[in-house]
Amino acid sequence: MKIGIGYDVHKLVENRKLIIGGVEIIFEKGLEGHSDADVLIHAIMDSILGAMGKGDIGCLFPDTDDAYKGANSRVLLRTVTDLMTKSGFKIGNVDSVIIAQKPKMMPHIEKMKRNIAEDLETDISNVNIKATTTEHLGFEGRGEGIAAQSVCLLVNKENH
Ligand SMILES: Nc1ccn([C@@H]2O[C@H](COP(=O)(O)O)[C@@H](O)[C@H]2O)c(=O)n1
Ligand SMILES: C[C@@]1(CO)OP(=O)(O)OP(=O)(O)OC[C@H]1O
Repeated sequence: MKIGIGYDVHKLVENRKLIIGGVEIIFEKGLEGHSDADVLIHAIMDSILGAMGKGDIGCLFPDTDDAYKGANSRVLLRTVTDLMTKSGFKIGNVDSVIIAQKPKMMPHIEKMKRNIAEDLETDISNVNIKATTTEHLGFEGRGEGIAAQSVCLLVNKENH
């Protein structure tokens, strides 16, 4: 078994789509980034790479590489899943939290879980996503950005 953590932050700006967990959320601002800036999927990928001892998404998908400009983070997640599978692991479980003052994530959480479970090739019961405000404190509370954290447990594929 291996455990990993991931953390990511993206800035909220005008004229960008807000995509979190592969769901487009209608909101006045979106997250800035080289890819689609899906902060939740980025944190989850980092937790999986961390568990495998394989660095982070900046190493795997450099933001200096035009191949990833505007990239759909779900496609990147599937690449991380392939790497995990080839390394002999499968998901035990993933737990994560989105830290955002606005907008409300709860209406979108089930769809996010479905997307992520599908990309991780695991049952939806192995994926948990939570959301919290920071009671208006800090950059998330001021609406300047959104953060996400993830922990994951990887288990050896032959174990049931
Ligand atoms: N962006 C968010 C933040 C929170 N939620 C949900 O609201 C509940 C209360 O949040 P607090 O920060 O006041 O504890 C929380 O448990 C989430 O279910 C949300 O949907 N979107
Ligand atoms: C995903 C990558 C690559 O497009 O770009 P961003 O969308 O800027 O995201 P970040 O969280 O900074 O992580 C790594 C990057 O290399």
